[in-house]
Amino acid sequence: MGPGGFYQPGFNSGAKLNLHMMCFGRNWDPQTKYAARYRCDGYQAPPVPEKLVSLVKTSIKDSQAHDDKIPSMHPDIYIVNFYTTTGRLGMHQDRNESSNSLRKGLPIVSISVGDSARFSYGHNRDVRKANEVLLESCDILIFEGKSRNSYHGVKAIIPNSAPLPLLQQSKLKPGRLNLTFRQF
Ligand SMILES: O=C(O)CCC(=O)C(=O)O
Ligand SMILES: [Fe+2]
Repeated sequence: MGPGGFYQPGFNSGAKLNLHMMCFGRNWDPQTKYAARYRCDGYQAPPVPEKLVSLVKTSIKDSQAHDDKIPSMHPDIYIVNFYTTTGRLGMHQDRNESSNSLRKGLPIVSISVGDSARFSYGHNRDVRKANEVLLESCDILIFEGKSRNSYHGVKAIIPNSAPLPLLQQSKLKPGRLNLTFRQF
């Protein structure tokens, strides 16, 4: 939580999101979307690490082996969310990327690390009508084509569900990291 690191983003109403976030490549924030070059605390987003760009491109290639309609993309935005065991994220669409990226349905690649999450997704904001899938550590989820516009959110984090070797080999605090890669 040092300078330029994770912070708790907020809405115009003053309410805060129930997670901490940091961005690489380009800053995104619920209030300024992608318009502000600098964060509210004055920091710019560091570049997207090259190793992660390769990882994302490989995961898209792997998925294209199963479905050749999945478009390729170059991740120039990388958003990291950290949820404590009481963290959550309301139902929303990811629609702030460029109209070109949205029109082409360029994939968003989402990687989960740490505790598992009850992830909801559906055709509208109503979480009661949503489907649910458990996202476990190392799961990779790709939103593309029609699913690129789906409503989704994190209903709950399952405490103490992270793999033990991960906790032993990292300084990960109880909770979940979610990494999303997008092309603006
Ligand atoms: O944490 C997740 O799995 C979802 C994150 C998300 O929807 C977002 O960052 O836009
Ligand atoms: Fe999202």
